[in-house]
Amino acid sequence: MKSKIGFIGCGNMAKAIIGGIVTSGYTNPENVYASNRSMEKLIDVQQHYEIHIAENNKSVAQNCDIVFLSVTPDMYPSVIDEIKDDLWEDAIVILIAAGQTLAQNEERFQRKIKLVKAMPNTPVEVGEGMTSISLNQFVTEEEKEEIRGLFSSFGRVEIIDENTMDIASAVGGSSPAFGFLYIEALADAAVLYGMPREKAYTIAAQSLLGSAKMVLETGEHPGKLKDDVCSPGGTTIQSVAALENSGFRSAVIKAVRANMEKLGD
Ligand SMILES: NC(=O)C1=CN([C@@H]2O[C@H](COP(=O)(O)OP(=O)(O)OC[C@H]3O[C@@H](n4cnc5c(N)ncnc54)[C@H](OP(=O)(O)O)[C@@H]3O)[C@@H](O)[C@H]2O)C=CC1
Ligand SMILES: O=C(O)[C@@H]1CCC=N1
Repeated sequence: MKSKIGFIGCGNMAKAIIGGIVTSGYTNPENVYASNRSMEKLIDVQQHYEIHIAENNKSVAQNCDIVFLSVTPDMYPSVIDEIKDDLWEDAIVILIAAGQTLAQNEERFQRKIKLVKAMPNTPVEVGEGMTSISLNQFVTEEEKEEIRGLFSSFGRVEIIDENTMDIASAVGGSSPAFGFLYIEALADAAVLYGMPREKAYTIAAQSLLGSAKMVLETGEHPGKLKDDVCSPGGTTIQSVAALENSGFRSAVIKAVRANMEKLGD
């Protein structure tokens, strides 16, 4: 059983995962180490979750048997070069950067390294995350279950074919931003009609949360669930017609296409 969990790069996504594993009780904060280019974010995370601030990136590699590379994709080559000789023989490295592949990074380590490609999202911080994972051939069955357990402690996990990882990044990793935009837009409309903004956020967010839960728990087609809200001659179908007229569905597909194009750069 691997026990020390490290984060190299402690920005938004690392903070969310640290929040997820500590709040869920998956691990004690004393088993979590993080390093970052600047100190400010480390101090903030330590104040929130009482984890260890590591002296530098090498120190995370030396102390941990699960190491998250939570820097931006462009930093992967230099960070891997910096830590590759410090990692434990049996360490598992988790690549969370969008667009980074297992094969590309196996090459950078220049040895048989256990790698997991993971695409989480920020809702892991509140126990409602979605993480898609693929593992390389050096990760054992037992370790695979351990990694699944780690990500399950703060949300749902899907093991997917690595060749669908980019679309999982768009639809799972980026999509919370689309959801927040939608909630903000609904709240703007509510404010336009005189509702206090805070009340509008609650009503809009809980309605979206409930809708998502219905899709996951009833197994019904989303189109059927939408139809059930549209009373004949009622108000909802007027809104649905207006959304379709504004190209809502097509706007979402375009957003995902833009994401995929960026990943293909
Ligand atoms: N945000 C999200 O929702 C998701 C992000 N990801 C992935 O997570 C990764 C991080 O993204 P995100 O958290 O949004 O980005 P952030 O910019 O918030 O975090 C990246 C962190 O890495 C630090 N950093 C940069 N270079 C180094 C280095 N050489 N050594 C140590 N630390 C360094 C930065 O420090 P400083 O700012 O102090 O310079 C920063 O705090 C990306 O690869 C992204 O693709 C994946 C899924 C979802
Ligand atoms: O914006 C990004 O590049 C990352 C990947 C998925 C979510 N955030």
